[in-house]
Amino acid sequence: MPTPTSRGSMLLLLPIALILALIAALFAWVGGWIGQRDLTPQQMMDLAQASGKQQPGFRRAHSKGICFAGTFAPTAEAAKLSTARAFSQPSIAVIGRFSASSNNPYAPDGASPVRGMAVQIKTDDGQEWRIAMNSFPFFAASTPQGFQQMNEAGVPDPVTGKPDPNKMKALLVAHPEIAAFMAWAKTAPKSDSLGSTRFNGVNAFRLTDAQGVERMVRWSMRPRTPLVAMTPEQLKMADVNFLAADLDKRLAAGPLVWDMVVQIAAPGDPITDPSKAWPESRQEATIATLTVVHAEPQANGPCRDLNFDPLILPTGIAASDDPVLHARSAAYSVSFNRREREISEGKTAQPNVQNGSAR
Ligand code: HEM
Repeated sequence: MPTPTSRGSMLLLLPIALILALIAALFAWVGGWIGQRDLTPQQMMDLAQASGKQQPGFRRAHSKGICFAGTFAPTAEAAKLSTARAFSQPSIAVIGRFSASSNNPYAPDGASPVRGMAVQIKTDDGQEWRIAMNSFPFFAASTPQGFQQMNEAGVPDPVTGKPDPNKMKALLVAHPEIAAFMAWAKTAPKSDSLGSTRFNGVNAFRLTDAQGVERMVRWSMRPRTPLVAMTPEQLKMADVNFLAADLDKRLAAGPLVWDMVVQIAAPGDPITDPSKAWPESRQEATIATLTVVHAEPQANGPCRDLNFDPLILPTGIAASDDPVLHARSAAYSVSFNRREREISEGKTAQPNVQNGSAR
């Protein structure tokens, strides 16, 4: 049994033990062993750069791209859903960008099932709306942290040269939604043209109409050109830049058109989780047509020095609380600043040397 004197010394030691425990916890936290720290956009972009494929002066994701020009024309349905000027101005000249999702600007077009479309819509009242959509029907992860962990798990192990299977297993336990995305990526049909590709917004936005009624929506660009899927053999044989060549050929024959459709959320639909598609039975409205008439290399094109930040929105369209949407905006800004600095310092292969591939 402790004597009164030993009890006294134990009491004296207690604050010291507490301080030591606090210091140990601080080290564990700094080392990332305990607690969930905020993920910064800089950390996300550092990881993208560490992949070994990144080239100075190019976007940290969707590095390979083609600028385009065309018009955005709203339907009568659009003005019923939102007061945004883009939904009432009869026709708006727009610029945009098609891209491949990799951060390798020289990636072969057949390599990834994920393609992007971005559009900048500037209306006659001086407002602006920037949109960036992808060909996947839902996002890989429900949170930015999950997306970062997925990218970390994909980094090749220096010893084997391949991603560590144990890391991948742990990732799928922590983020089961990623398995659904992987299954989609394996089986998704790869169309033979950007013109026949459907692009989906996946993040939710709030539209406000003239009466102040709010609706949560997700938008997509649905091509009028029918999809023709390529076989794995055709993809293997295809030229590195077959999509750019196909686009030039199609545009020489006439414009390419997409219908912009919004899906309207029903109560209970996951508004803040882009990894969960809404049921196809949800009410939809066709709100605009996008007509693409011209394409040009990004190297000197007007889309190169643009940041298609999905949070640049006009009155009448607002962001949802989806954390992925907000993380995107922050990450695009860091990517934009880094690439513009590299271009200004002359560190980039753009705009003079393109090796014929980084359109
Ligand atoms: C946390 C999740 C995401 C991160 C960290 C991320 C990161 C990035 C970055 C760094 C860029 C390059 C920005 C620039 O330098 O201008 C980019 C481009 C792009 N992203 Fe994301 N992204 C995310 C999610 C998404 C989602 C959900 C979509 C589609 C629905 C998407 C579609 C695009 C498209 C289309 C581009 C190319 C835009 C352009 O042509 O400039 N991204 N992304």
